[in-house]
Amino acid sequence: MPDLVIQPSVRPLFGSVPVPADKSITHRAILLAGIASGRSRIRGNTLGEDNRATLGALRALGVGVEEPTPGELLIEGKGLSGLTAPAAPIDCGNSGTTMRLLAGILAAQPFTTILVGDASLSKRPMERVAKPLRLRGARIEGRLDPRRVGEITAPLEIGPLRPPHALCGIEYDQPVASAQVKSALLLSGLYAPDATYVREPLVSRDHTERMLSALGVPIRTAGSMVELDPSGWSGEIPALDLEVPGDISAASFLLAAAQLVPESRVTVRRVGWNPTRTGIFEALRDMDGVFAMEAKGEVMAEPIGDLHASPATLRASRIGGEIAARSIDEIPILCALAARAHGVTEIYDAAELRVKESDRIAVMAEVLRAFGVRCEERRDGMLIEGRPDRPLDAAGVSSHGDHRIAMAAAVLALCADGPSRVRDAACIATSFPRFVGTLRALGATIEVDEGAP
Ligand SMILES: O=C(O)C1=C[C@@H](OP(=O)(O)O)[C@@H](O)[C@H](O)C1
Ligand SMILES: C=C(OP(=O)(O)O)C(=O)O
Repeated sequence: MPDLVIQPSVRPLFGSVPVPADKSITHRAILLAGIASGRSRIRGNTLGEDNRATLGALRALGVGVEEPTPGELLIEGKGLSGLTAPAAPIDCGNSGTTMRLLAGILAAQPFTTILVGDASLSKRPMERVAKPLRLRGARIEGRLDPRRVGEITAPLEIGPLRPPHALCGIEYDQPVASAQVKSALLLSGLYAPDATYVREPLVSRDHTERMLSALGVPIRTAGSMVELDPSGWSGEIPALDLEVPGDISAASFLLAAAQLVPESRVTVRRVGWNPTRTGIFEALRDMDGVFAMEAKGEVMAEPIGDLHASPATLRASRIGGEIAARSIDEIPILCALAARAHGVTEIYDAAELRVKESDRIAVMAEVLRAFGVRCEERRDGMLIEGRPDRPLDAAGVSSHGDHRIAMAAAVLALCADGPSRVRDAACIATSFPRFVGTLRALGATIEVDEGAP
């Protein structure tokens, strides 16, 4: 597992760079292309390993996938009912989105599929998706979680749904805001003759709704309520032709680095800024962050544009509620920004972070302390005492195999008083394979130490 060795920044970060294709949109585009009718074309910058796990799953289900040029996927859709039984368990790697969204499609298949994942994914809660799918008639079983009563984890065994049975309609109130659960229900709803209604406590990312609607599936949203009513629908998803916007979650690390390194000027090109993902912008604005948005139109109902960022004198903020829900994957990098802001930042309503690729509250607290930042863990968040007036302490930290922690730590390291080390950094390829190259192109000095055991 390589380490990153990061030098404190001695010169501004400067330049205009792309980021990988939005991971959430790409998962959905790949899955829908697999059950569409005809050949889909999906273009987007550098696929991370999570998206590759979804591609691998489709191949295992009999879908033809080609990658004629880097950044271009051709997917031969099999239609809603054309998937075939996989020969072996499907490995979802580190990707929660792959496992949970796929569960929605597999719940309706006439064959059994087993979904497995890596050590981290095998600990993540799956009852949240299994329960509503069972309520609509699916067969889905997992391993009882010894740490949590009533919880299951992967491996998941899903199906078969034996004809003439079909999934039934459902009206479901999600206990937690989760786009993965909502999307699994909507995807399974494509196979149910009756309507699917889902309500969430707060609106989570709505890429599935936007994409389904753009593909002619009858779907309506009102606040945090979504309805998919297939009566009158052709039952066919047309092939997609889509250029996936850049990933706002990946862009956030660059946006943050530009806030922290004096005299920087960074542009991130063609970033998707769907309003259900822009909590990072609002949080950063509230911290007096400096950035501008240059709109460039829409792709498949997703707004995009260029982001221009420069250094800021940051002040502490309170990040919770709806903003936390709309920036859930950005909380680690917001913690890093809070470490350089004047005052005490409070993160709350973010208990979900405890069940991501790592316990992101505990692990981020460990990372902040290693850099000499005082913080206090809360059940659903953290208090962080900013230390903006002198460099952070150079540190050696572990990513705990979590890509977002590794990248947040690398950004903190730019503000340290000597070289810092981020151990176990291979995980960055989960979402941002060219992270190191991108930061180097902007002027940062980072080495990859492959020699680490
Ligand atoms: O639907 C998606 O693409 C995602 C939803 C979020 O997870 P939850 O649904 O668990 O909130 C997010 O953290 C994850 O990175 C991607
Ligand atoms: C939580 C994440 O992804 P997933 O749930 O798909 O593993 C993430 O990318 O931060």
